[in-house]
Amino acid sequence: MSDFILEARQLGKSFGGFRAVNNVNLNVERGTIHALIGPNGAGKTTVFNLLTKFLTPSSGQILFNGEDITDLNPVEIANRGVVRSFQISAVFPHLTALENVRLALQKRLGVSYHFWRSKSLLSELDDEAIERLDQVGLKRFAHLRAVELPYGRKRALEIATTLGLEPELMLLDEPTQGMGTEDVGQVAELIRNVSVGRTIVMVEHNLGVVADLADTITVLNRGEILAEGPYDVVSKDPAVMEAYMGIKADEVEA
Ligand SMILES: Nc1ncnc2c1ncn2[C@@H]1O[C@H](COP(=O)(O)OP(=O)(O)OP(=O)(O)O)[C@@H](O)[C@H]1O
Repeated sequence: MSDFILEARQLGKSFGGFRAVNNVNLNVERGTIHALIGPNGAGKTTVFNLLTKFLTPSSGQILFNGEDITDLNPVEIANRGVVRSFQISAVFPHLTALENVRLALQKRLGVSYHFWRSKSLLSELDDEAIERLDQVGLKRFAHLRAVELPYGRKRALEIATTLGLEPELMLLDEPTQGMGTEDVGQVAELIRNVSVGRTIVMVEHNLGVVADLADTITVLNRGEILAEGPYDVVSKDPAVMEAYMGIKADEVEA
């Protein structure tokens, strides 16, 4: 039996008369890193927003662990273990790294408005927060304010706050966007580390990162799936080359 943690069936989204996503069928295998790629305007962000329930599908169905989550909202799916990083986990610039992660943990435990109540609960949360920071290589920055962290480290902090929610499935929207080479390497390594024991779906433009990290790649073009498989397979697919570089299939063969 296959073990798909996330499935999209005949997913579609129209904006007015424009069909931005059409009949997308996705099967995300548990424990893998699954990347969504495609040229500009291919529909990646729209599919991502559908999967994370930031947009309502015009048609189709989304299943998480075999259960229909099509009608749930982002908070409801987060409670089930589907967490979108970067948007849902706002980082507060003037709080320290530790305070940011502690706040995320308080949200998970539903104690955000009672945090002054118990000193022992606070120190328990601190221990867990430090552990999360350690997981993303930020332990030594624990007492630095978020605003003082370099860009790549801020992303790491965002991931640490997401980890506080204990996601089974983590969705990352262009995790290396706008980064220099050094930060890209750091964040890629971080994603690999946090992928242990969970599933990751990410939209990513940097094909080097995708080649390095993704077990499966779905290539979208004009709102539809063009190709799917491991990097070695999709990168040699003539239709993918044509969509990315404008090279025609017969030219590729030639
Ligand atoms: N809210 C909207 N209203 C109208 N059209 C939209 C809307 N959102 C997206 N689109 C259109 O849907 C298509 C797919 O857009 P989408 O942002 O999903 O592509 P993408 O693959 O993420 O592109 P990029 O790599 O440039 O971010 C585009 O033609 C876009 O103009």
